[in-house]
Amino acid sequence: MSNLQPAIEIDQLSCAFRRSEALHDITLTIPTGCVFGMVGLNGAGKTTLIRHLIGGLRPQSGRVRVLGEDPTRTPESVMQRIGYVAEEDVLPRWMRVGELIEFMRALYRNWDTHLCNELLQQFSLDRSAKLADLSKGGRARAGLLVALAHHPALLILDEPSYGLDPIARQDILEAVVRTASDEGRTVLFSSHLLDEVSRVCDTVGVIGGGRLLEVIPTEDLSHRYSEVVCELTVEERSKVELPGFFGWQNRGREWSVAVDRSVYHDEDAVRTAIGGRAICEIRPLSLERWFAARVMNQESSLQSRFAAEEVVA
Ligand SMILES: Nc1ncnc2c1ncn2[C@@H]1O[C@H](COP(=O)(O)OP(=O)(O)OP(=O)(O)O)[C@@H](O)[C@H]1O
Repeated sequence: MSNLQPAIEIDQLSCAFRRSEALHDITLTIPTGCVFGMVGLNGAGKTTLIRHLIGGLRPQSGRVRVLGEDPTRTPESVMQRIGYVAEEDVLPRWMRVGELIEFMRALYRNWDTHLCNELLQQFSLDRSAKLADLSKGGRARAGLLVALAHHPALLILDEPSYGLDPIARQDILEAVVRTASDEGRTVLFSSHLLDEVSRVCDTVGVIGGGRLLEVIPTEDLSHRYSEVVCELTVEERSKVELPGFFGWQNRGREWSVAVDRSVYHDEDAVRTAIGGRAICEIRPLSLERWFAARVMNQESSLQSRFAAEEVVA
């Protein structure tokens, strides 16, 4: 597997819309066969990143390779090998499901009629139904069907579950798992829904303010970080601004913080760092808490930077 060319290679990609920076110096490699979850708050830059992967945006600086090719130079060849489900409901509503299928079948060389029929059944879609008359979940399933039926080497799903009921979401997750179980296929899945990401993704990346804050295999999360709960006064808390502690949250005097275990190996090291105060609990860091801690850390470092820039100005 390691000898295979990566599915996605992004090198120092930055992008600004007018003067507002949407992506800042993103470097990311997604190996072939990986199910990669990209998480971030609204406006973090997820869709902008995906638009670079499908050739919708040309890098202003940096470099993007998808399945070994530059998606803006050879868009036809790249798109033949990608299945893409957009964040918005973009299917032409005047078409019937059968017409959409015929249209897509003509576009994709690897279209698999047998798989298409299987998915029609699995998603309870009727060829004669007009897309305009389907529910949001029905249209999402139709979009997923045409993204899957040509056996894409890379499946890209931009917030596919947004606004869908749990059953439609389950269909999407099953499609992700099914695609990933085919040897050599890769999935990039962007979502707000961390429970879904943790269920299907083997690696997760968090993006905040256009920056890639961290990428970690999901199974490493609980070895790499702990959540420490302790009682501190505000003054005591302000003294614990140490590398390896991030994402402080409090309820009264009880504080919770994410701690990097590669910096603080054991409970004694943590206790010393918090000034010898008693620790109420140490538990594995959940994906939700890691995400919140990373994003909070990013926001507080941005605030300090802006404050420093204001002082200089
Ligand atoms: N075409 C555009 N013109 C101007 N600004 C844009 C454009 N597209 C995106 N942006 C800005 O770039 C930033 C990143 O947006 P993006 O849509 O990539 O975020 P996102 O993480 O996908 O958010 P969401 O989860 O809400 O979809 C935002 O500040 C957004 O307003």
